Amino acid sequence: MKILVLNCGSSSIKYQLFFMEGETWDVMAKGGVEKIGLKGSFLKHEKSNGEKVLLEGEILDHETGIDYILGILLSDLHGCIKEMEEIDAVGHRVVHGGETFNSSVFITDEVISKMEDCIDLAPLHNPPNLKGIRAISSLLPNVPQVGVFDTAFHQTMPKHAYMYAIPFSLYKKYGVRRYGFHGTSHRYVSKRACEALGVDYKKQRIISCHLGNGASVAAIMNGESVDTSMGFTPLEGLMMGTRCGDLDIGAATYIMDKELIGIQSASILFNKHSGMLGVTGISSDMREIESALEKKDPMAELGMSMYNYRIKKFVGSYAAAMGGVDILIFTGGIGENGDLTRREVCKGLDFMGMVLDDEKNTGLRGKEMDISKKESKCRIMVVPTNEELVIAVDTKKIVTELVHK
Ligand SMILES: Nc1ncnc2c1ncn2[C@@H]1O[C@H](COP(=O)(O)OP(=O)(O)O)[C@@H](O)[C@H]1O
Ligand SMILES: CC(=O)OP(=O)(O)O
Ligand SMILES: [Mg+2]
Repeated sequence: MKILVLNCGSSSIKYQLFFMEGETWDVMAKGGVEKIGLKGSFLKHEKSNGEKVLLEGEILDHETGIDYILGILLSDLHGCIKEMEEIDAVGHRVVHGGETFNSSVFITDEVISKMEDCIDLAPLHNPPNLKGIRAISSLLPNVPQVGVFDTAFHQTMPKHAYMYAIPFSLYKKYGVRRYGFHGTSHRYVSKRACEALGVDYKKQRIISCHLGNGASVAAIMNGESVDTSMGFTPLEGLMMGTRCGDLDIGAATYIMDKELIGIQSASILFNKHSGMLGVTGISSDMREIESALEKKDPMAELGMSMYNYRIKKFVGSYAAAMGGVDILIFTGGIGENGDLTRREVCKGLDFMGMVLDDEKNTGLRGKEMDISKKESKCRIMVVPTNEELVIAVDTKKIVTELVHK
């Protein structure tokens, strides 16, 4: 079965084409379209042999972006399929599923309309996800599509963890509550860590730190998410590349008052101009922060220490929530590559039975490994995430069930 996975962001589309047979899978090609609707848009494509192709073009919208992707997958020179009909199904990342979706679903018109109801809850993420679905419906009308939600894994959180201390009527009226995101990643790395360690997933207390451009921590107990740092929107919790994370609402309204800015501008300020970029004024990209740290840039030092401290606070609070922790996981671009962040988060946590092996940690980039010392009561793992694979597996399962119905 050939399954195309699409992760449509506001200005980008990441994709992977999987060949799946039984329990095995191969990546036939992968890549991304970037800067959609902007000057200098391009497609980066990687073949299964690792060869990379760059295609520049006028990619004005998501439908054109997907056209480019299908075009290169079909091309004589760089492609890996002969005709469009070889694609058996398409799986989409959908960021916000509200309370409606607690697992992946086959996409119908009714499902699309429920997804539309969630647009207000994730205005930066859901509209491009829906654009991807509509583009496929028009380019490949007969191909089944599946939606895999970031929020679904966190639907097991207990009420006391997901409710905000605001009038209950606002939850009833608008669904204002914690939803949590990156669930596909937290689900994948937590299961994978248990497989690698040879322990029962249903009997572990796990803290999973997904540290990418967006970042969140999840507490996973006996195989279920019981708390997570992102909230109603992907803005709450950790300090991120450009998002502020936790912030006193009093500070937000004070800034809006003093700077004379409205809701729209405030949303841009806290989502796009804050976080690491806002504090350091250097970049939202951790690699550039690391270069500045080598030159002892004081703002990079401040940003980095704030970033790491926030994560450590969540690790402590989730250990308390679960009555201990058996596995701590680092994933996402920074979790997988940032040895400094991993070291600083674990520093001083030996009182909780967490002892990092500095030698194993230092220099470890993008590879699965247990980086805790033997005497550590808690295993500390680096697990590269693979959201696209989870989406492909769910898509195959749902489409296969449908065929056999
Ligand atoms: N070798 C590295 N060292 C430190 N940080 C890295 C490295 N490679 C990637 N990153 C960081 O990972 C972050 C992006 O993570 P990623 O999971 O790819 O994000 P997303 O999928 O949310 O776009 C960036 O801040 C980037 O600098
Ligand atoms: C939900 C979210 O924050 O996603 P991303 O990390 O892709 O921005
Ligand atoms: Mg990501």
